[in-house]
Amino acid sequence: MPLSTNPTVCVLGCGTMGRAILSGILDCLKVTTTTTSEVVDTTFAPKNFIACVSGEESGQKITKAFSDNVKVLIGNNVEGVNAADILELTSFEECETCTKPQVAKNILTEKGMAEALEKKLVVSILAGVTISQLKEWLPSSTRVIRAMPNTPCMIREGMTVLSCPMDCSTDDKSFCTWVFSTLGRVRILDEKHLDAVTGLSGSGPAFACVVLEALADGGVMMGLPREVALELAAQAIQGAARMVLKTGKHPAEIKDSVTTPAGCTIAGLLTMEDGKIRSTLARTIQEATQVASSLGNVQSKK
Ligand SMILES: NC(=O)C1=CN([C@@H]2O[C@H](COP(=O)(O)OP(=O)(O)OC[C@H]3O[C@@H](n4cnc5c(N)ncnc54)[C@H](OP(=O)(O)O)[C@@H]3O)[C@@H](O)[C@H]2O)C=CC1
Ligand SMILES: O=C(O)[C@@H]1CCC=N1
Repeated sequence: MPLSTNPTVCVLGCGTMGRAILSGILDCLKVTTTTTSEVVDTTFAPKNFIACVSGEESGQKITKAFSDNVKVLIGNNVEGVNAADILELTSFEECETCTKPQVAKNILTEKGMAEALEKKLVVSILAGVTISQLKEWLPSSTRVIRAMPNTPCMIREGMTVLSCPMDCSTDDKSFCTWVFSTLGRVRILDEKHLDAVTGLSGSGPAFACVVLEALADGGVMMGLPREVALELAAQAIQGAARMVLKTGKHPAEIKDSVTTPAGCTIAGLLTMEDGKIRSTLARTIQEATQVASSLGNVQSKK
């Protein structure tokens, strides 16, 4: 079934990541209508947004962030799905009796949901939950695309990897590529890579912030005011990352260009190596990937 132009999107479980995605899309649409400096193709731009949550507090957060631009539904997922063309599946909060995917499964299999989901596109950002698991919980006419975005989508600096099964249409693919390109960079990869993607770019902003905080701590230790140290550390990391992305240079080449013989950088680098920073960071991704791969296990907690 072709995707409707300017569809209605329902974010099913609109917490941190749901709000990040909505912020990015709404910001992009605002930029498009108010400036001419950014040319954005709006063919696939959603027209209406619905956010579903389970509690009042979350509902208030969304209303505060988006006022009239997003319709908030509390404890009424079926109504949200009924009104939508596309579902952004983000609901995943841990509850007392269930593991996280169990919550998603419960939502997708609740009374009235199967009818509401007929012939719609579900975009799942659930870490560790596979396309085949989702298909088991959804009506056969519902299409599924898996996406792994990250929180910088909020400021349109995100990294999203999409995994599109064979049966998804060109329109579905184009829609998802459009949405996530407005929020940053997008790549399409085979689903077998999605756990590693989750451990690297999904969780990456948290790991990067630990490195950033530690660098700033070093500056504070040497007498810089905290605010200045944070700015310096963040801009140094951003600058280095942008050099890699813009020039395509290997990070080692950029590192070497900073490292004056007998200078201070090589002294710092050797200290980093003494602390096994490379294997620590690489093992961090290994561990996060392994945990991501187990997040889809649906089982009730005893
Ligand atoms: N945070 C991140 O950086 C990333 C997260 N993800 C994935 O995104 C998903 C969400 O993560 P995150 O946003 O951090 O989680 P949050 O806990 O911030 O958000 C979960 C949301 O789901 C809602 N929810 C819970 N139960 C229900 C229900 N029965 N019906 C409707 N809504 C419900 C919650 O509402 P309420 O509070 O009212 O219960 C909350 O708004 C996870 O699957 C995670 O793997 C993927 C990439 C990055
Ligand atoms: O921590 C998590 O499980 C999720 C997935 C990637 C980022 N946050």
